[in-house]
Amino acid sequence: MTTAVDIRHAVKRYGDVTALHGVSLEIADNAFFTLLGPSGCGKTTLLRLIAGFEDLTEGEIRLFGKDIARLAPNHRPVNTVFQQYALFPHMSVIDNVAFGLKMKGVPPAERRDRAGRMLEMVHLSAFADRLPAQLSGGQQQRVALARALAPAPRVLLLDEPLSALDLKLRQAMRVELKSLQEQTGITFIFVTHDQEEALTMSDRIAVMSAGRVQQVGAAQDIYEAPINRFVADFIGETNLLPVTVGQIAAGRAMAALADGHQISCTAPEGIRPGAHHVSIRPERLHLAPAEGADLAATVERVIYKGNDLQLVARSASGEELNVRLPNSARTDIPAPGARVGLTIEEGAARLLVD
Ligand SMILES: Nc1ncnc2c1ncn2[C@@H]1O[C@H](COP(=O)(O)OP(=O)(O)OP(=O)(O)O)[C@@H](O)[C@H]1O
Repeated sequence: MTTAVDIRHAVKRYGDVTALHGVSLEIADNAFFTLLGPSGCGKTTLLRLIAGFEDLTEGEIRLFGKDIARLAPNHRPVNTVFQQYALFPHMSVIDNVAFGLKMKGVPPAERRDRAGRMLEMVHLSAFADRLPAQLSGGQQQRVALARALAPAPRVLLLDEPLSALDLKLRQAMRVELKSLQEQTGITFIFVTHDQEEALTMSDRIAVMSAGRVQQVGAAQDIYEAPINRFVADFIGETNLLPVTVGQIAAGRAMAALADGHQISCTAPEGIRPGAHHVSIRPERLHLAPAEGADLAATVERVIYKGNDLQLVARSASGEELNVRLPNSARTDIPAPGARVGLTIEEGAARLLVD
């Protein structure tokens, strides 16, 4: 497997502000890789360092094995798509797409040919002669993509490119982006704070917080096996409950909830007995007769969400518990005030380090 981008202990300081505290990441060639994290965690800074718009304070970035510190942005085999598409307003769509090729000195006939093929790829051939203002937001973003792909960069950096679009369009564009990456074989590095976007498109995701990488893995790894409390809370929805852990053996532990119930949990390496949090996803809690259930709670409200329902309950010790129920169960839902039992699916309770 070839490594496209190798980031080694990247530190970036802006005066007193440290935006990145020693980030190391290996991004494989031909992958859809996502940098995911809340606002201010350093995602854009990392992208700008790869593009060459900023200089590293410490560390090293290699592109296909070559240190790029001394390489000007226009000499890196990299292109960027921004949130604001920044198309040239007085140029036709096809001229916008061909622009990067012109800068590279590609002859006119080949330029038009390649730009035409790029427009075909983003399904906009019929719009080649329009001006950007005559296109919808989604179409403009597809032109920006075609323009960034036309010079055949080896790495495409995408900085929240879908955030200006409405929800339906964003969902459609996710599928299109993923398919564009697969068709071209170009390494995509995609920045977003939207976890659903990251989960649907990425081969691998780096979850970032406060200038550090918290976890790197496939969507399923970070959703099913979050490494710490931040990742469990940031990715999807979860119940985070305080527990006291006693014995730990062979990756499993018994933990006492505040109401005295004992539950069996998976335990990450290195965790010690004491006070911790356990994460249980709402879809892995199930209603059960109160007798013999893992948890006891009182129903507070049921929220109808279309394809499923969210049941909000409270444990005897005051913890809120969220349970996801399939829409098909809607005729059978206990009413607010009802006492219910909840069982935890095997392996669904995960102890977390802070
Ligand atoms: N030019 C700058 N000067 C000073 N501080 C900066 C500069 N650029 C970024 N920062 C700071 O570095 C940190 C990381 O910023 P960055 O833009 O990389 O975050 P982000 O995760 O991309 O956030 P967002 O999703 O809001 O764009 C923030 O605390 C930010 O205020």
